[in-house]
Amino acid sequence: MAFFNHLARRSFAQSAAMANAIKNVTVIGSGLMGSGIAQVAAQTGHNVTMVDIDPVAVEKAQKRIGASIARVAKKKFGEGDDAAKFMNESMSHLKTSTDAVASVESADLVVEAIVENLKVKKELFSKLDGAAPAHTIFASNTSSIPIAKIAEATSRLDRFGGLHFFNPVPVMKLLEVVRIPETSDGTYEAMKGWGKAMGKVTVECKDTPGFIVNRLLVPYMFEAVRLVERGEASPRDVDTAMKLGAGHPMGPFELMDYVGLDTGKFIIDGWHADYPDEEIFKPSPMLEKLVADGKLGVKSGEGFYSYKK
Ligand SMILES: CCCCCCCC(=O)CC(=O)SCCNC(=O)CCNC(=O)[C@H](O)C(C)(C)COP(=O)(O)OP(=O)(O)OC[C@H]1O[C@@H](n2cnc3c(N)ncnc32)[C@H](O)[C@@H]1OP(=O)(O)O
Ligand SMILES: NC(=O)C1=CN([C@@H]2O[C@H](COP(=O)(O)OP(=O)(O)OC[C@H]3O[C@@H](n4cnc5c(N)ncnc54)[C@H](O)[C@@H]3O)[C@@H](O)[C@H]2O)C=CC1
Repeated sequence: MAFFNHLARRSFAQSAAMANAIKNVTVIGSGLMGSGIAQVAAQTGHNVTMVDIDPVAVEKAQKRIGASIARVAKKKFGEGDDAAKFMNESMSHLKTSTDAVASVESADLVVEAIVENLKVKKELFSKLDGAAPAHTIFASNTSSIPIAKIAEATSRLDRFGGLHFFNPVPVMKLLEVVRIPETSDGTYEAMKGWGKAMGKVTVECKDTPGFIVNRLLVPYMFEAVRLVERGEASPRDVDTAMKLGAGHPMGPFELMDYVGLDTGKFIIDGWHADYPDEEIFKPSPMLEKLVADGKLGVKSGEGFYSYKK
């Protein structure tokens, strides 16, 4: 038994040491998730550069982070000096940029949280592979795309993995840590250790569609839409039913609006293309129409529900 305790201690020490080596974090994508990941990394003392292709998105992200850090500070310290110190300290760790290549020059870890599109993700990682130091770990926050398919755009498969956070990142405790066959043990330990340094509870999962949560959640959400498409209930009643009947904090329609209907569409389109005979991966005409009409949920002011003030 002592031998196994020794191994466990060694592995924990190894992951802690590897995670300690992760100080400089570059987050590419400053949308719903990238801004949340950058915020938590800054709050936990990492030097963070948050990058976006769109300068307006960077500005919006800074506002979102400011508001969110204020909620976290209030929750941790109430009002007063300690809250202000926490906010200032966190923000002092955060830089922004629109130059992805320059932003990875001294990165220990790059976390990608850009649009859920394999081609765009591969183009980005291929570009960064030549610019980042040899030791830099690359990770994707993808909801649904196989990590192996993204990683093949680079020459650092042993330093590549998945770090799947949950929305809103400052609140949701879970982090799914995914390895591909080539991910080295050191990289995997470093990613898990960093997740813990970020205050998250990590779970391990194979590189399968949707990892754990989304493999269960996305089919559930699309079944909810199909139930409404069949005229069996309204979105509001489905949400009420799942909150009061299953104890969910949000019903499926509220949650789809919260996470973004465009992301939902990207996910189901990808899975339908890969698994055309899988009934539960079939796209939804109702969701297609909403996205085509630019109704993406909270982030566009309207989705299944309207959020216009
Ligand atoms: C079609 C398929 C699409 C699939 C897309 C893929 C998605 C993925 O890949 C993976 C995912 O993320 S799946 C989504 C996972 N997230 C959830 O399920 C969220 C469910 N909702 C909740 O937990 C609460 O409604 C929630 C926490 C959001 C809000 O809580 P409440 O309803 O109680 O409202 P509040 O009172 O405002 O908040 C409760 C406490 O949390 C703090 N808080 C909330 N939002 C925050 C934020 N953004 N930043 C910082 N703090 C925040 C808030 O401070 C409050 O704390 P107290 O002040 O102590 O009450
Ligand atoms: N929305 C959610 O609840 C969750 C989403 N995810 C995943 O996280 C990723 C991002 O999702 P969201 O934050 O919701 O999307 P979003 O649409 O809010 O943000 C995406 C950001 O990426 C930027 N971007 C696009 N192409 C870029 C490029 N080539 N270089 C730099 N920036 C670029 C866009 O300007 C935008 O600001 C996706 O892969 C998604 O599947 C993971 C967990 C939860």
